[in-house]
Amino acid sequence: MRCAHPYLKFVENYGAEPTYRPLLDPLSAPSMVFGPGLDFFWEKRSTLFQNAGKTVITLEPKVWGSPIMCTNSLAVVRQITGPSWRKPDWYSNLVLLEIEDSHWPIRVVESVSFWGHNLLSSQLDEGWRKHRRILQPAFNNKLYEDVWNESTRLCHGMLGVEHFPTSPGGAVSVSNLYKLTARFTLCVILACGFGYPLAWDEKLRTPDEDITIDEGIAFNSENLILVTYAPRWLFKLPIKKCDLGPHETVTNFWKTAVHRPCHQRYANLVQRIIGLKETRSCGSNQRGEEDLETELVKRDIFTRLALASQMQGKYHLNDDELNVWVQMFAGHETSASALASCLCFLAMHKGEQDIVYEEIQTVLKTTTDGRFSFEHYDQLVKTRSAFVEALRLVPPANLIIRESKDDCILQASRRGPDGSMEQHSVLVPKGAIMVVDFIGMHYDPETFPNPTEFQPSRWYDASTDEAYSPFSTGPRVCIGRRFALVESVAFLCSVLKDYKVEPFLKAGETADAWSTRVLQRVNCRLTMALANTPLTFKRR
Ligand code: HEM
Repeated sequence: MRCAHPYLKFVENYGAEPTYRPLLDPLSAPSMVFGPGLDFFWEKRSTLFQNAGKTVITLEPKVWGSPIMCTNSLAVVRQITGPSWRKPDWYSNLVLLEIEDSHWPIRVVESVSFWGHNLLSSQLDEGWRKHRRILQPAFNNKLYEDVWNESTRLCHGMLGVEHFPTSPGGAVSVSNLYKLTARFTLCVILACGFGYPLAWDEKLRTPDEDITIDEGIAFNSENLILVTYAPRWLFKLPIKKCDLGPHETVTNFWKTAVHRPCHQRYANLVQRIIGLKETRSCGSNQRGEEDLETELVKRDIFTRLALASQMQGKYHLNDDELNVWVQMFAGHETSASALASCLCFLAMHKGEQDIVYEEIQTVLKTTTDGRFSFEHYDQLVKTRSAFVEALRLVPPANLIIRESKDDCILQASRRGPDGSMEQHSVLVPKGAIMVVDFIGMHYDPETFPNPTEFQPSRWYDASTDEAYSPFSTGPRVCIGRRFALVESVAFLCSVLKDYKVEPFLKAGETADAWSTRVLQRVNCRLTMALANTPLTFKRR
């Protein structure tokens, strides 16, 4: 029975020892509900790989769950993001939001796809190329310029609506900065990705809907893994984490709280944009591939999706593939988390904040009207480096998961008898699950000396985007990485040019105790964020 699992068969065949034996498989439902769940990788960030002295390790749970392999090596990531590996179906299902009667232990049997197929969920050799081909051209300099302009407009709105002081010495304290950064990044993607600009305090909902898009997305992030994986009866037990409110069944909850307002809203938007396009352009609603090649090359993400749904041929998207949720989700929560943690790190490290401020002032002096524009983005190296360093320390996409399609051999490293790292081959059986632990990767002292230190200067000379491992690598590297960098640098400039950021202390708390509190707890769901981001903004 035990030998049915490919990894255990592998252990039997090759005599491999498990590197680590946790009680529960961190990816299993019991671990998600009762802990540590995905926090496991955060809690073990400085020890898991260091103690093992290897870049590929195996976890064999003692009590519950399946054995898994984990890596903290970018070189291994390059090997497993190619065609010989796939996203496991259950992992893709999370991104598809497929739920029906999930059962214990955790596999979706019959399912309904709420979100539809999309770039994130598709397999490299099944539909991915089409999705990427449709979306990639939308990520161009015109989009990034829009992102910059929209970001500065929104920051201006935020500073006014949230009562940031206008007189020197005035201060405002924010108990959870993440709420503001999440609103910011959501509004940027809505405007630049979907052509739907909102004012900072404008709510997106239709008259018959009792939940806003912000609330729908927040619910989605907080509960997605639990709701997808856990059996329904669990939600009837008096467990705080499983208390989703007075909804009869979890599926009903999704239908009423998330599916209807948000998905329906986007469905309406699709219709609207298709309608607009029909009246604006040549009048035919049958599009060809050449439209995607030429006419709309510079249009936004959403228009390209809508266009692809109208046309025939290999780039056609059917209704099930006209997915917009995932763009919203992938496009805002990650950057929001990194921005909030970046400002926390700058509050902890006043010297680094001064360096960023000086750079902002220096670049500002080169402008003719005292205002930043997208053309200044490339000069703001130190500001961007502070953001990337925060991404390293608290990577919002904290893990990705792959399954081997065949038996294969990976090239990895391990500590040799003289203490230095040496190459070795790792045999991987067909069907093995490999978790890429980005947290473990970013706390590896071989790659990042003094890994727990916030040192933006590590990135000053990074000449290519490839250096930014938080966005993954290989063909499935994050399509939105420049989008995220541009909006974040624009946010940091807009805020830090006029405000100092400081710890928002509890009564009697020291700055050191504040730092410990902030770094102690993360929220690990589909993405990871610091759980506490209390900050004070002081007008310069
Ligand atoms: C700091 C912000 C961000 C981080 C850390 C991040 C990280 C990542 C990572 C690690 C992946 C690879 C996932 C996998 O292979 O399973 C990914 C993929 C993706 N990201 Fe991002 N991302 C960020 C921002 C964005 C933004 C702003 C957008 C959209 C505007 C976006 C859209 C996507 C999409 C659609 C994919 C799937 C790409 C593919 O499979 O071809 N991301 N992201």
